[in-house]
Amino acid sequence: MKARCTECGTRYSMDSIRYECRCGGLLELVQDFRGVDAEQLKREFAKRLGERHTPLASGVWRYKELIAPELPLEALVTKGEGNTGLYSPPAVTSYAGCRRLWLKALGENPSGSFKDHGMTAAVSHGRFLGFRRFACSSTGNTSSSLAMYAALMGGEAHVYVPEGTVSENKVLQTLAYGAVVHRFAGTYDDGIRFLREQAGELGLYVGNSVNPFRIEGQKSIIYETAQDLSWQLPDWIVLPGGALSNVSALGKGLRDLYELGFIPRLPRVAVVQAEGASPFHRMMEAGAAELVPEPAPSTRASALNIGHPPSWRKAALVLQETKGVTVAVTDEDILNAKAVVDASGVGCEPASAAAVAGLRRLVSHGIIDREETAVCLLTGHLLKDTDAVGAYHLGGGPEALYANKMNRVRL
Ligand SMILES: Cc1ncc(COP(=O)(O)O)c(C=O)c1O
Ligand SMILES: N[C@@H](CCOP(=O)(O)O)C(=O)O
Repeated sequence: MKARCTECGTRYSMDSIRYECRCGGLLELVQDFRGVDAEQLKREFAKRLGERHTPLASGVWRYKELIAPELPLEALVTKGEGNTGLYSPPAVTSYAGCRRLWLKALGENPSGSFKDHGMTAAVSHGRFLGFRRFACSSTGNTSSSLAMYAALMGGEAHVYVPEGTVSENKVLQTLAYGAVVHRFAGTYDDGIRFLREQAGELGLYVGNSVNPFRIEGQKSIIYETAQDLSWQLPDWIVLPGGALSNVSALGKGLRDLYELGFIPRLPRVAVVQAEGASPFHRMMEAGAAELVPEPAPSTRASALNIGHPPSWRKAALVLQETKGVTVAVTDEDILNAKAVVDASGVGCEPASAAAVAGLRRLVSHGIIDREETAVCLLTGHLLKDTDAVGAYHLGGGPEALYANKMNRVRL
């Protein structure tokens, strides 16, 4: 397996794990699709949809040839991730305001978030290299996912979680899977800096999205969405942005699908940030060449509480290639959109609802036309943050659509 620096182009053989180039740029894996018979692969992907209890039945490993062709099947640490629903509830479509909307419910993954798509790839690769100790910095979902896969292979997880700002549900889930949770004063960004400096010395395999194998696994989100839609993607893909791993993976996956001829054109991509943690949106809006980190990010969508997204350069390239846009939404917008998504029966955590809030704003500002179509990536499950649900429905939340609907009755 080979990797290339996304900034200076230096190539590395990936016989051992490496997260960044000597120049400091992030790496991406180089896939060689020469000799791939795309039509034959498409038939194979369709066939695997009907399989059960084999690694290739996973919504990630179904696409193994495009993700990690060299990894032996026995190395895979998988829990049948992916294979999540794609829904079109009319109430959310009319709230967002575009002609047709699909919600990709990534919260249906085994640990409850989209992270499983990338983490199965990272932990499998770590195991293949002989690692037993895994680590991450996390706002809660990466840690739950890493802890789950590390436990599944009989390894250890060491997770670094900011004190006080992460959903307690996620911390408990991570602990329950047997991880050692290191809490610290600071943000996700401080944890990433610590691991960049110390992971090698401590013999830890890092499962964060600075790891190019994480990104390769996460590409399967767009492969699966495209296959769900018979390889006809809508005009827009709208997703929340924090560390910007998901938009980077989305862009790489779209390039693959286009290069292989699976899709005839690239959809446009919209990245939605929470106003209190929106350094990438501010950079794009200003047309600046460099990202200015936000030293004290703050949003109720705690998964997005990131001030220095490691993948911002990869993300900027994806927006350039897809004629994409960014937008920032308030916490109130996010919680209102979440109430609509929850009441539609699909449900999601606050960070995911940012995608729907962002789509609504982009439609109302005429940036997305009402006649256009979109997929919103709903990245995490409703039960990932029950404090947010309680605050909204039982008082203390913003005044809005479905608030305080609970009755107390005497039977
Ligand atoms: C539920 C959820 N949604 C969205 C995001 C943002 O994704 P990314 O960090 O890949 O931009 C995260 C994590 O950052 C998350 O946990
Ligand atoms: N929301 C994420 C933060 C970003 O993590 P990374 O895995 O992309 O490095 C989390 O759940 O920790």
